[in-house]
Amino acid sequence: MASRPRATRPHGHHRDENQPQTEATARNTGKRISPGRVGLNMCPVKGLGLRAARRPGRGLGAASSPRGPRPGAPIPATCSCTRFIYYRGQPTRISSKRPRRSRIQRCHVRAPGWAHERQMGSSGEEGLQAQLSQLDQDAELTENVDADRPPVVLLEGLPLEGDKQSPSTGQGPFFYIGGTNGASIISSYCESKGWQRTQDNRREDYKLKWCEIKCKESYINFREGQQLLFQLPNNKLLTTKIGLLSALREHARIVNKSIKTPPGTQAKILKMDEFFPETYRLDIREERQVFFTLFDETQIWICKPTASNQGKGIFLIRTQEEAATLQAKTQSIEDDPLYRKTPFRVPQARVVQRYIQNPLLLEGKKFDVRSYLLVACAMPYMVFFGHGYARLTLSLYDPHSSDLSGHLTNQFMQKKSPLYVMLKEDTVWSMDRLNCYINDKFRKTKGLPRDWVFTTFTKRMQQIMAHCFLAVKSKLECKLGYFDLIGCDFLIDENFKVWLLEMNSNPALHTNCEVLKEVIPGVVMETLDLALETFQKSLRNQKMLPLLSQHRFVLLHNGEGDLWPRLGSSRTFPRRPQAPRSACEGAPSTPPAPRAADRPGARRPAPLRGAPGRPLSSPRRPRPPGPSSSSSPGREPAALDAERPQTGCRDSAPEPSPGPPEEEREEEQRRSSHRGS
Ligand SMILES: Nc1ncnc2c1ncn2[C@@H]1O[C@H](COP(=O)(O)OP(=O)(O)OP(=O)(O)O)[C@@H](O)[C@H]1O
Ligand SMILES: [Mg+2]
Ligand SMILES: [Mg+2]
Repeated sequence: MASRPRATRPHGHHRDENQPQTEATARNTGKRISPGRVGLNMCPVKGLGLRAARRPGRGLGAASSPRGPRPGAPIPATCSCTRFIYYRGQPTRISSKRPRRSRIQRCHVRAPGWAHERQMGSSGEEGLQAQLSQLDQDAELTENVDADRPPVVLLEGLPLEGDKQSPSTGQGPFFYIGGTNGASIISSYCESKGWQRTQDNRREDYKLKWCEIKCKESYINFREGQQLLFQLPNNKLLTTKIGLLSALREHARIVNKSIKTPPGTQAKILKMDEFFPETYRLDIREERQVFFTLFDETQIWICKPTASNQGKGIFLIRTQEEAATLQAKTQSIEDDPLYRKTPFRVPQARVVQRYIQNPLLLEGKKFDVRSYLLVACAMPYMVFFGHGYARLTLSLYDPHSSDLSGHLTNQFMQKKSPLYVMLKEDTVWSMDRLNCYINDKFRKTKGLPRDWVFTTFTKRMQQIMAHCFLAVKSKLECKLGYFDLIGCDFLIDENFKVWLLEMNSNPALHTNCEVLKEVIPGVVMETLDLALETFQKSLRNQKMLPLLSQHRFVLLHNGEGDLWPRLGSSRTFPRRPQAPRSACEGAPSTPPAPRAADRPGARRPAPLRGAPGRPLSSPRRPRPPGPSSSSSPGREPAALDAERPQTGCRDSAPEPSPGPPEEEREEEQRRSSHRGS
């Protein structure tokens, strides 16, 4: 439920957008820093395995036997917290090649039957990458499903845990792809594992289903612990404009209520108005009145439908006249008896958002940055950040222009231009190119740290994503086998302040530009790798870390510590019994200072140390409920997430759902279904 608008604004935004971003910056080492070198990472806290009691009831097969890690295997941290780590070391660029594996892989517990453990990072995969880059870009391939092909007897082809090959055909495992977004990459990935594509959406014995559009049946028939299903069923909490706005407001409300910052100290919690442009819902009468009252012609606003994408339905509001027209239209929709009788026909709810008029420009053009929030596993949550790319407009930015294509950086908007075919390579920049450009043009004049993109900016995006995830964490429907890749759009203003514009379900996975060919296949394959590896580990009650398949993604949240025995329902995230918060959970923590010793790159295995008095090889045991469960002596307050105070709310009394209101009906979801934005 959205907080009621006050006489002022629903959330106190800084009007002054000219504040330079005052993020902590990495030390200027003179070295190039790469994607993933700055990370929110897991805290090195005593492992607290809890999964034994919360396994799904079906398909557990081998998982039901109590298995501990191999003696001598490292015990990773398992508290559900995050922290900022500054990495230094060799760059790990986004490229089509996987970095070489580190030695840690060799001592990792292997689970037989899991293709990715052998194949990830292998030359086979590099071959696949090369093959993918040959694939036609936007046009997704029709699948090479060869029904008569004998089952491939490879390690890669072995069924997932608890799965049997189809008794009727002796084939499988099967995967289903709904829609075309990224289909060729997903399909190649699965086929490289010996899986077979099915075109039958109703088939229930699939192993992996990746659909653009969420369909109820998929979730009703989903076999938890046996299947992988792309998209969290209620990801709209993050991926609609109203959903995200409501979630952030609600989170802010709860945090404000529960966190008492001692006078004189600075709260470490992100404030919504520091990263999210001031926004109002037009579907709530009081709220739109606030907006229309405060509107004046000194500021531009952008009006967006809640659940659309690709810039559809977006327009700018600059004049009193335009505001009045919008006001009248919104009111008439509400008053229209036709809509009262047929509410499903009501046009999509909208928001108005303060338009960032002073964006940072690249060669005079506006741009935004697409990054990824990966929920590789929902039980426990394993959430990652991934770099994407920058999207530029074709034309030079002119704040006064009425041509939307200079204001909206979406590829979809740019594609409308006849110049697009010729200039499309200019509309997508790699993060490396962005970093070089900013180093060259702004480092000195703006006093930025070297590699601002891979240090301050990356850290800020991670912080914001972690914040958003925590805002909805307790409300997301999670089952073992759900996974999701969410596209997050960030805008940088000329003061290097970072704004989150929105989050997208089903992000575009097209590869119609060279940079996209470099970035997208890697993102999709690592998404699948991580989903498979975390799924398997969860099923087998193994520690999550180290993750063999983690290369470019950076761990934002490790939910192993969140899990408390799944007694009964598997529909929602299990909540721990209400218990006094431990000292380490009770207060916001300071992000730790940069640690030079931290390894570079996304892959960062947990420290090889056990909790005091606990051998490294000891199997993980469920913790007993009660206060002590969250205050084990081995925990390190310093390792807590800066966003952690939310945990105080997680277990608290019922919270109003931040989800979109009833206005956001399934109908809207369907209307807004898309090929990825
Ligand atoms: N508050 C804002 N200030 C300045 N520019 C904005 C703002 N909000 C959106 N934009 C511009 O408009 C574009 C489209 O907005 P947004 O991403 O919110 O809509 P969308 O229809 O969901 O697009 P998509 O899902 O394809 O990214 C953004 O990529 C950005 O260039
Ligand atoms: Mg969008
Ligand atoms: Mg967008």
